[in-house]
Amino acid sequence: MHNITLIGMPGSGKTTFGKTLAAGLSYHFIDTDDVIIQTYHKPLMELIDEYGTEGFITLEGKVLQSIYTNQAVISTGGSAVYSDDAMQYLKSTGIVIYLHHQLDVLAQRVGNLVTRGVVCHSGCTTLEDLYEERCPLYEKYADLTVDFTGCSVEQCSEKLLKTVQAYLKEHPNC
Ligand SMILES: Nc1ncnc2c1ncn2[C@@H]1O[C@H](COP(=O)(O)OP(=O)(O)O)[C@@H](O)[C@H]1O
Ligand SMILES: O=C(O)C1=C[C@@H](OP(=O)(O)O)[C@@H](O)[C@H](O)C1
Ligand SMILES: [Mg+2]
Repeated sequence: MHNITLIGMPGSGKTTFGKTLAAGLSYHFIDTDDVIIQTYHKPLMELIDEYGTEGFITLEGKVLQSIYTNQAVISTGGSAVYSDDAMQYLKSTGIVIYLHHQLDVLAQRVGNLVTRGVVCHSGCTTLEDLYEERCPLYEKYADLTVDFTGCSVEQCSEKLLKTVQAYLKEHPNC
């Protein structure tokens, strides 16, 4: 399989730039948050309330491992990296790209963690602590990191597409 999975903090642009990347490469596009919603017929916030943090992480991990596709850009939710099995599965289907942002930029975009429906494995309540907990996980699973520091929406989109095209040229089997 030749998929491209995007990981990163909430608000890093996985959904937005996943779509433009898929269009640029003529790949399919899948947003795993949408797959969860369609599977459970409920909004994410409702699922987080109902199942709790650990329950949601388990549920998300199962949904991620049920995705069977080829030549697709797969935009995950920010919490996907809490499921090692799911990340190993996604890595086995192609490459994993971490969309990296500075904390201060994300802070302007994310707002309140609870009302946005962000789950923290260790129970942290601030974006700073979440960033500290998550960054090592995103780095651990990434085959490639794209740094969006200082980029506008258009520049992010272009940088991601160019980086992936160069990577695929160098690694034609991916
Ligand atoms: N570089 C950027 N500059 C300005 N706004 C951005 C940038 N990247 C993303 N955004 C905006 O941030 C919001 C969150 O992006 P989204 O794709 O939903 O992120 P994710 O799926 O990673 O949570 C969107 O409204 C998007 O337009
Ligand atoms: O980081 C998180 O804990 C989450 C991020 C969300 O997706 P985005 O990263 O696309 O915002 C969504 O999966 C859910 O609300 C949990
Ligand atoms: Mg998203």
